[in-house]
Amino acid sequence: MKIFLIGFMGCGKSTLGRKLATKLGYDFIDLDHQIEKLVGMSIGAYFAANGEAAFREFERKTLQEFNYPSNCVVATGGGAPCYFDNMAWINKNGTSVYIEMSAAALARRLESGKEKRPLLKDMDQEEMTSFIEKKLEERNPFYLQAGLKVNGISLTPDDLRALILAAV
Ligand SMILES: Nc1ncnc2c1ncn2[C@@H]1O[C@H](COP(=O)(O)OP(=O)(O)O)[C@@H](O)[C@H]1O
Ligand SMILES: O=C(O)C1=C[C@@H](OP(=O)(O)O)[C@@H](O)[C@H](O)C1
Ligand SMILES: [Mg+2]
Repeated sequence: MKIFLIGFMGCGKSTLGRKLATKLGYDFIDLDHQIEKLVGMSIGAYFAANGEAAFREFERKTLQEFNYPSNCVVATGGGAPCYFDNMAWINKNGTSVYIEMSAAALARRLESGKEKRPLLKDMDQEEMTSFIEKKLEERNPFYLQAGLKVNGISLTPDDLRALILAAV
C-alpha cells in the first residue's frame, strides 16, 4: 500500500509519516527532502533563486515521477495536492490521508521552524494565522478529496496507523 499524507504546513506529515512508516515496516519518502536532494539546495534557497512557480513544476515532476516502492508512506509538501492534476494523481496511485487542523493550532505549531518555510518566514503569529485561514480556504477543496480525513491535534503514530488500517 502507498500512503500519501497531505495537509497544511505543520500538520505533522513529515514527523508522523516517518514514525508511521517505521511502525508499518514500510519505506518513508519525504517529497520535500527528495526535491532538496535533486536540486542540491534547500526548499528555501530554491524558492529564493527560482520562485514559487518553478518550485511547483519541480514538485509535480518529483511527485509523479518518483519510483515508489510498493509499500511506502509519502509525506507530501503542504501545497503539493493543490497544483496541476496532483490530487487526482495521488488518488489514482495510492491511499490519501488528510491530516486536518485549525489555522490557529497550525500557527502555534509553526512558530518554530518557520524560517525553513519560505511562505511563512517573515510573518508574526497574527499574520500567520490570517494567512493560514485564507490559504486553507483555497486549499481545502483539494485536501478534502482525500480518501480519509483525520484530526491532527494530539495525533500519535499509533492512532494514525489504526485509523488508516480501519479505513482500508
Ligand atoms: N502529532 C504531533 N503532535 C505534536 N506536534 C507535532 C506532531 N506532528 C508534528 N509536530 C510538530 O509540528 C511541527 C511541524 O511538523 P512537520 O512534521 O514538519 O509538519 P509538516 O511536514 O506537515 O509540515 C514540528 O515542530 C513537529 O515537531
Ligand atoms: O504549503 C506549502 O506550499 C509548502 C509546504 C512545505 O512543506 P511542509 O508542508 O512539509 O511544510 C514545502 O513544500 C514548501 O515550503 C511549500
Ligand atoms: Mg514536511
